[in-house]
Amino acid sequence: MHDIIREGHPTLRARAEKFTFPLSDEEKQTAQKMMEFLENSQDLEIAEKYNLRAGVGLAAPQIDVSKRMTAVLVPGEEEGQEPLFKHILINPTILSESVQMAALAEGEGCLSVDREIPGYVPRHARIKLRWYDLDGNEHVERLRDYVAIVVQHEIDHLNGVLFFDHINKENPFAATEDLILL
Ligand SMILES: CNC(=O)c1cccc(C)c1Nc1nc(N2CCN(c3ccccc3Cl)CC2)nc(N2CSC[C@H]2C(=O)NC)n1
Ligand code: NI
Repeated sequence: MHDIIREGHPTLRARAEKFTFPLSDEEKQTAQKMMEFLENSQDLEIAEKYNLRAGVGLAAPQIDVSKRMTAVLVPGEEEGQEPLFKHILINPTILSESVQMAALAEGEGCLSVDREIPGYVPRHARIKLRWYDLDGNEHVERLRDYVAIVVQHEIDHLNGVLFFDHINKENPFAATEDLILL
């Protein structure tokens, strides 16, 4: 697994290239390694052993692969439950988005940003997402709340956008009364 690149590396600010199908075996392998990384990062023993920071999303540009692919693994609420969302998203596109905005009440973290940047990151509370899986099958799903926030954070990475770009410079915790805090 390639190392995760950090803030300051130009690839994090580049627009990633679309994939063409069929994907090469190497491209499929990279995708599977990204998902494996998320699984390991969420396993407290493995994460501690390999000093991994936990994440629920990882985009290919974060391992210096400037291609439009992200792995998302949002675990279920309770231990042993099925994940809320576990997909490798190839060429993801947001088809529509709610006017209603939402933000994580505790702010956002990113595996490529080694510092805490406080503040609300306003995102669309609901999105209609289209993506392709490793075999080129098209998927369309409506997402909301935490899963929608994570997917928007990861798609930002494909466009060279980092979470703190969205934080209000004057007042990081500025919130319109209709901003849903999650
Ligand atoms: C500055 N305050 C904060 O970071 C912050 C602070 C408090 C709460 C939240 C909720 C915050 N915010 C935040 N917490 C997360 N995790 C919570 C812990 N979890 C996790 C940890 C251990 C095992 C398994 C798991 Cl699952 C991993 C994921 N993840 C993201 N993001 C932003 S969208 C992409 C996603 C990401 O994967 N980042 C690396 N934000
Ligand atoms: Ni990130």
